[in-house]
Amino acid sequence: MLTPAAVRLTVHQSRAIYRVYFGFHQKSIFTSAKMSSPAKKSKLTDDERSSSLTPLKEAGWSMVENRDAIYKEYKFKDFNQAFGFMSRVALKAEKMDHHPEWFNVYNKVQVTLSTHDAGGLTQKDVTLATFMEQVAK
Ligand SMILES: C[C@H](O)[C@H](O)[C@H]1CNC2=NC(N)=NC(=O)C2=N1
Repeated sequence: MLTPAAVRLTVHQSRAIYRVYFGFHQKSIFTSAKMSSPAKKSKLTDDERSSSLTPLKEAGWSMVENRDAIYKEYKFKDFNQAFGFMSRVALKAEKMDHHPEWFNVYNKVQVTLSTHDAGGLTQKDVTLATFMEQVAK
């Protein structure tokens, strides 16, 4: 039989375990944004540009004039589809701590991607653009 002290200890322990578990759970939901490796902050090399940007260009992305950035205009059936796309991308952008420059009117979303901290295109832009392509499918 548990003594009152043992009961108190058990309750205390289970609360502590709950707190630890819940804390862990929260972290795993809101994937840490500020854990990017330094490599992701460096601009894409010429080799990376030919391998990573080529498929994106085939999917409708283009280089922005006079700026190291990529651009695409997405067109959806209606505002609901466009805003659904933006919502899903916004969650990803928060997780990545990497945010698009974008403009929406009704069913149209114009997107520009560049890494401000690096002053140009990095792997993060490729990752976000590739995610957008999957979401817009
Ligand atoms: C402080 C914060 O981590 C930075 O400002 C992040 C936020 N989102 C960002 N988004 C983009 N596109 N480029 C960045 O350099 C960038 N930096």
